Amino acid sequence: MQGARHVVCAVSGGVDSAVAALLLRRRGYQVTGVFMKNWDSLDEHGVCTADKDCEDAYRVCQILDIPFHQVSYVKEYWNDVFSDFLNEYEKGRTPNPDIVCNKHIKFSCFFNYAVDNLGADAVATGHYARTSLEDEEVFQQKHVKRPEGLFRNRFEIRNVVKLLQAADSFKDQTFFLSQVSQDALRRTLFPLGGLTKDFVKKIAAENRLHHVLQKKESMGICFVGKRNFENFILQYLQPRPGKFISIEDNKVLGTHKGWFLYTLGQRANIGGLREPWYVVEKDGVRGDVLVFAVFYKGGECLGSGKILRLGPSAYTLQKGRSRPDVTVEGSSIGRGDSPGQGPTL
Ligand SMILES: Nc1ncnc2c1ncn2[C@@H]1O[C@H](COP(=O)(O)OP(=O)(O)OP(=O)(O)O)[C@@H](O)[C@H]1O
Repeated sequence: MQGARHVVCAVSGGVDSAVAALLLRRRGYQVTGVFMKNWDSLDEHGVCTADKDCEDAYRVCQILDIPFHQVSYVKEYWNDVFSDFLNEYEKGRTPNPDIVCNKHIKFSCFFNYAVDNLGADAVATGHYARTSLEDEEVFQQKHVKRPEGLFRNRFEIRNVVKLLQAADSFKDQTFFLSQVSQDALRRTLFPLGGLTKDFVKKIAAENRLHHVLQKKESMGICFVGKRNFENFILQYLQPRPGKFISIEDNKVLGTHKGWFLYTLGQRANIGGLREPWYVVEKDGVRGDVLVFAVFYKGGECLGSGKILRLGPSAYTLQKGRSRPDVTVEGSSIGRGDSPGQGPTL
């Protein structure tokens, strides 16, 4: 008889991954929990909660009666995610580090550790997302030989795993998973993909997971946490004060601490001004800024890319002037507020 399927679940100390691990156990799988330490709390004046999160993750595993492991990817996170994030910011781009973290840390370092060191048949996370594979199909994938070299083999081309949006559209996290490799995606389970957050909380409450229910939901970029983003980034990059200038009449509307803090299309809060103003150009590095380009076809997330240039702003269009359409380069992503109707800077 075949032994129980071994699923290694990334357990963060939050409610989502706790319930994901619980549901995997209920499906009869052998489950192992792994906590990743990605950010060194000693660097951050005690604000980072990694150690508390690790304790919470350990307690989850105790309650579920599953083995617990802790791994540190602080070095990898610094080199592959944070350094890249700062470099991109210096160039005037505004990448999303959580997308890069999923690609390089969770679905590369953690994935390889789970498969190679812990002998996982599949990995799982508490992300709200789905794939086109049933559990049993995921377990079959372990016999697939990775293609060597640049070219994908016939199996890969014919068996593309689709990344699909979660049933709970408010919680959908496919945006952040848009650069996960096919290799990792085909061996991943997302137990929460079909559930709503409210239902997940209810399951946690019914299963003695109160300690994770009491925690505040993680919002925004993981290493920034609840801190002010501008203050955080200015600890690492030199401020470069400048002016906000209206595109309409070149009037100076206010000042800022660095053009790299703004994303093209983002609403800029200018002290003393009530109307919404949106960033259409940044001086310093011309254009070349990343914002919201993740591609969807219906409920399927196709991937993501850098936006190198924006199309014409509403103001430019009204003036009959035109600029090039959006130019996108495949691979990474940005962050910021979405542009709406209103004056532009
Ligand atoms: N430090 C960590 N260690 C292990 N797994 C993690 C860690 N951080 C995130 N994860 C995994 O990635 C998933 C998504 O994390 P994210 O922080 O984006 O969402 P979340 O909704 O706050 O999840 P959770 O409630 O489980 O913390 C988590 O559910 C978990 O599986």
